[in-house]
Amino acid sequence: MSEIIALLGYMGSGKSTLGKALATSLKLPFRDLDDQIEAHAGTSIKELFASGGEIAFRKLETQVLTTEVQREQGQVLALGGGTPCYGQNLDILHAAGVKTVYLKLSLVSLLERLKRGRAKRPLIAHLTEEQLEEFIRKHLFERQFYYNQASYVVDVDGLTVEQAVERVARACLYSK
Ligand SMILES: Nc1ncnc2c1ncn2[C@@H]1O[C@H](COP(=O)(O)OP(=O)(O)OP(=O)(O)O)[C@@H](O)[C@H]1O
Ligand SMILES: O=C(O)C1=C[C@@H](O)[C@@H](O)[C@H](O)C1
Ligand SMILES: [Mg+2]
Repeated sequence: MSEIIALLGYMGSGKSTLGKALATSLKLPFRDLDDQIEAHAGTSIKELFASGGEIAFRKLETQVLTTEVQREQGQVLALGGGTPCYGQNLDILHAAGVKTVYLKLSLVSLLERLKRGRAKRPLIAHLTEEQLEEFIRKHLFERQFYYNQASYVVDVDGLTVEQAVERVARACLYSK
């Protein structure tokens, strides 16, 4: 099977933004698991959470992920923020030979980005700014256990998109 690079990390860590830029630089197609889920369901993630709750969303996420990792063509795949943290998703990725990259950002940087982008993210949409900090601190701590199991951990804090893409490309192309 050809190579798939999957970007993982907390909400707002730049998976979609850097994923697109990385794909362009490597001349690979780019796909976003969240977009694939929405296309598959024919509705938005916000609606999926509202109608079936998080459990139904996670089932669908695993189903779409399983299809994505079986693609013959190489690609850069941006995962959802929670993808590696549920069920057997990490095993599914690594068993298929996918190179996973954790885009690591500090709490302060994530908070700064997520303050401005809450509405389309159902897990944090209802939180006030104060609650948001408390929520992210705890949630990130819990999720790091999974994120740190990525094939590569790349610190992208304070980097421009171009710098971050270069660092990610170097990590997955030139190391084992
Ligand atoms: N290197 C960067 N420097 C500055 N801003 C960035 C950088 N990368 C991404 N951003 C900005 O951060 C925000 C979040 O990025 P993005 O949507 O790509 O994150 P994500 O990890 O895909 O989030 P989600 O898990 O919610 O899908 C966007 O507004 C984007 O423009
Ligand atoms: O962090 C999460 O659990 C999520 C992040 C988004 O990418 C979406 O997959 C969804 O909003 C859930
Ligand atoms: Mg995204």
